Amino acid sequence: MAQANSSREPARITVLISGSGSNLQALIDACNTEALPNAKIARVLSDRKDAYGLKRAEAAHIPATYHGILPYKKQHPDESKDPQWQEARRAYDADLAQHVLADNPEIVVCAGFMRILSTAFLDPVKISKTPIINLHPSLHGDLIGAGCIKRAWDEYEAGKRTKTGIMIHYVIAEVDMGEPIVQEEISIEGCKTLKELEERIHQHEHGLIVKGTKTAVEKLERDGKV
Ligand SMILES: Nc1nc2c(c(=O)[nH]1)N[C@@H](CN(C=O)c1ccc(C(=O)N[C@@H](CCC(=O)O)C(=O)O)cc1)CN2
Ligand SMILES: NCC(=O)N[C@@H]1O[C@H](COP(=O)([O-])[O-])[C@@H](O)[C@H]1O
Repeated sequence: MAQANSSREPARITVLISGSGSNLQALIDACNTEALPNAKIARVLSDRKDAYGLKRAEAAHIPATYHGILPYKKQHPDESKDPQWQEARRAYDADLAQHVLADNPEIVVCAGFMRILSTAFLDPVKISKTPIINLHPSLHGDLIGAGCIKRAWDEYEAGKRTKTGIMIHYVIAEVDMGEPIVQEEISIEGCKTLKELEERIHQHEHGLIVKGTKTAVEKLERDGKV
């Protein structure tokens, strides 16, 4: 186990969110404890103005930024029939990358960030050699994309599975297919409702996101990048 390098400056973490931010809160609470030593959250960015995670950041005196997609869709009205809004998405992502890189973080953590990141974001961040990691409520290669907890529940109810899982993985262009950092299998058995499965998964996620972030920071230390 790599010893935390307490002589170094705290590793700066930028967190992307879209919702409640309970996983962000787990990271906030873990910073500068044995769970996540010598780390600080430089900024929280959300694509949704009403994300409660922005209030969690403000309460922790962490810079919080809302970066919404609507102005970019208004600049590309011709794409309104394209559900992917590709040009609007790319313009949004290019600006998101600039917002992130302005803080010069050592790592970016997607903690319930519900937008697919295009290469307009991934490429500039990769050039800056800043890893991006993501929390995903499925084991690697099992369920992909949004709504995985519901899909696991539906398959459980159909008798097609008894387990699911969660993982922290590196983010690449292919959604949810980046190299896993840490994973945890979770039994669905005993859950009577989807809500009970969601609650079980959330409880496990809060520990895994801290463990996965610490592991990724330790790799940066070993590679001499922090
Ligand atoms: N290029 C990548 N981008 C993102 C990844 C990734 O691995 N590669 N992980 C996601 C997080 N995520 C699953 O873990 C995920 C989030 C959202 C979606 C999605 O389909 N989003 C839709 C919009 C949905 C909505 O607005 O409710 C979209 O972007 O069109 C898929 C996977 C973070 N990004
Ligand atoms: N595909 C990505 C995805 O589904 N992410 C999920 O968003 C939630 C965020 O919760 P939070 O806002 O309370 O941290 C988490 O359950 C996470 O697994």
